[in-house]
Amino acid sequence: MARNTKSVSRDIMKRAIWDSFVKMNPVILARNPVMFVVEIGFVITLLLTFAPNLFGGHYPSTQRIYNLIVTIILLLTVLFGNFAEAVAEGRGKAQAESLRKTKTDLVANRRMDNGGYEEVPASTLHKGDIVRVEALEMIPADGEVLEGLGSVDESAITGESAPVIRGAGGDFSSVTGGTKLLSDELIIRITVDPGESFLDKMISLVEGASRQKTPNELALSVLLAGLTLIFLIVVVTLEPLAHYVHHTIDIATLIALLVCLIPTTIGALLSAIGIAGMDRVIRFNVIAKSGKAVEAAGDVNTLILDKTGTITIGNRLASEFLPAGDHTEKDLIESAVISSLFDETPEGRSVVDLGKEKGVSFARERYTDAQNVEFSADTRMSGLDLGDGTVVRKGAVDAIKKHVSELGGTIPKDLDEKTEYVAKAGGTPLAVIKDREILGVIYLKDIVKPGMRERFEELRKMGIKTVMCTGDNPLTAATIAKEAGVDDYIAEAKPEDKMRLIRTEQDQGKLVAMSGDGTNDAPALAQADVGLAMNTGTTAAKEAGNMIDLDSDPTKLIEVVSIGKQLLITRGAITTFSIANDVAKYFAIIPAIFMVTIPALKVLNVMHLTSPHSAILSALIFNAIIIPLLIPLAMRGVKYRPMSATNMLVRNLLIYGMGGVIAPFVGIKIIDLLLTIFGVANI
Ligand SMILES: Nc1ncnc2c1ncn2[C@@H]1O[C@H](COP(=O)(O)OP(=O)(O)OP(=O)(O)O)[C@@H](O)[C@H]1O
Ligand SMILES: [K+]
Ligand SMILES: [Mg+2]
Repeated sequence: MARNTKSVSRDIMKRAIWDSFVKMNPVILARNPVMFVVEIGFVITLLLTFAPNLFGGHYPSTQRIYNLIVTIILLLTVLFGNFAEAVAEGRGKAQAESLRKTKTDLVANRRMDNGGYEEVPASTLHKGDIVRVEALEMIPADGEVLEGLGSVDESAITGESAPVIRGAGGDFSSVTGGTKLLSDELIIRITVDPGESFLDKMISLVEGASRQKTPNELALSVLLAGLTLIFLIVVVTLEPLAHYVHHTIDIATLIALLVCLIPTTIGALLSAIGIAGMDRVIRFNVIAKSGKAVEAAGDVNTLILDKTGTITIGNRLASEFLPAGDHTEKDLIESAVISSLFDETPEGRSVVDLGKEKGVSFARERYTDAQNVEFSADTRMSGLDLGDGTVVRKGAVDAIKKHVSELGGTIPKDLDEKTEYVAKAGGTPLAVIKDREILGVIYLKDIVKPGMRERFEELRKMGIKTVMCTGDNPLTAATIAKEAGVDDYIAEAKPEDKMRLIRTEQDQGKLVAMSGDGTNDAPALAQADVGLAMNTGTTAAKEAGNMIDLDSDPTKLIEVVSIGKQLLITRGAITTFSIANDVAKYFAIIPAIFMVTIPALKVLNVMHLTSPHSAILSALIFNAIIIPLLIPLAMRGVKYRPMSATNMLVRNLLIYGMGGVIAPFVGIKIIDLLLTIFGVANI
């Protein structure tokens, strides 16, 4: 997606203004009860502008002008609210359009039954179709690479200009429709049916078509509707009350009063805040599958992070061979290299490379009769079964020890010492065996990413617990955990342990976030409240998670949590401000309305507003313009500093609650002065 970090463009503005009128449609507006009430009020005052005595009474001719002014302000109030939502939607709509353009002219070379290829529109591709993509062609649809290895420019989707390598097998085999193959040739099996592609999903996501109210938004909407109803009753009962003291309040004033009191500010900005939150996540190159996922991120209590590649740089490279027992370095290196000949993981490749540096290398061709045993997170070992029956393995020390004991072999006395040496330095020790003999240890070096300690410190301030989950041994885990400053860790973890950890936390009522890429992460990604899948990961992982990171940076989980928190805080702050505002308005204008008939109320009229009408109009104008004034805040989000939820609540109550009480008094007074200067105050 073209990353548009610039502020809202002129085109988006123009369209948003147009959309503000389109959204006047009562059928659309009815979804927002607060603003719908304002629209109904607008229609009634419009009628009263033409026929001031429509509902009885004998009003002077100036009443028309007053009614007209109220009508105009009510119209603006609704338009401002619509505009807020339209601006928030604008960026997404523009993105959707450019994505759609990418999609329409994709073509594919589809394999026919006879093995030849035919050119077809990409939109006709189905799950299971095989396509061929050559250098500089676009990848027609989402799929998995069956053959070949090439570099792919994914900037159309991720906005990231650096090309990425995609090839058959492993965790880097998935490709996305709409991206461009830069070199070589790929044979791809399509994994989606028309309309279900990543591009399709992204289009509907960014344009908000699939946006539904989140549970929190629904709850808040109900509260706002309830408040609206209460104030409706308050205002309706005010009329007979006024009658009792021989004071008549005209209908336009009652409507204006109602609109001032109901929570129009948050009612107008609520959906814009939600959309802007989603948008902020997208600008971080993370696709959230739902608004609910973003909200959940804001409520997260526990963050589960992998060690390798998330907390550490993850380029685990072999840096030393440490023989154990009476085995020579040469024996160790030979077996280590043989065990890694067909191991395509970075760890495996680095063992072969270090071996070569030390003068030990073997041609793969010599081992065509050997059986490759791939690394798996379950066995935590990898290696070869040679044609002559020799078995070589390398792997996590505890896994190898267990394996050797089962075979009845012995464990060299100095193995633990070598292992400790590596682990205490934060490295990963891999033990190497040939048949039943442990030959020694490979030292895989890895270091903690810079700045991790500070980030965990921030998370702690937010009250979020971080747990590092690693397949590595306890000592390495402890060293890295201490260095990085995570709260807790589990070592020698298998994929199902991660799942168990998530469940335990959830059983205590905690919300859990994690990131993952492999197929064996899929169940945990699905179980977590926030599952951030890496874009380079397997299809299963991407389906299971409720967010996808297009840059495949697992640490981004930390940012996602911050964005979620900011969304919740922004919504809370504007709600507080809105309701505090409404209460303040009540005390600012009620005395002004009654001061003519009940002179005793004059004492309460601390504001010294010019006239009852001026008081009402000032409050109504203030009520309207506060909406556009708060749009930037709603879009940008309340500035957020890591602190505990309680401190945050106190702080926000002070700023937005107190601010919300004071602002109307100041604002209304200023507007009243202006109205007086322009001679409108006494109509
Ligand atoms: N290519 C490999 N061959 C043999 N053993 C390996 C290989 N890669 C890793 N191991 C061993 O298996 C353990 C688990 O590796 P894995 O990459 O699954 O860790 P993990 O569970 O993802 O945790 P983390 O990534 O935080 O280390 C490693 O700690 C290491 O001891
Ligand atoms: K209001
Ligand atoms: Mg790993």
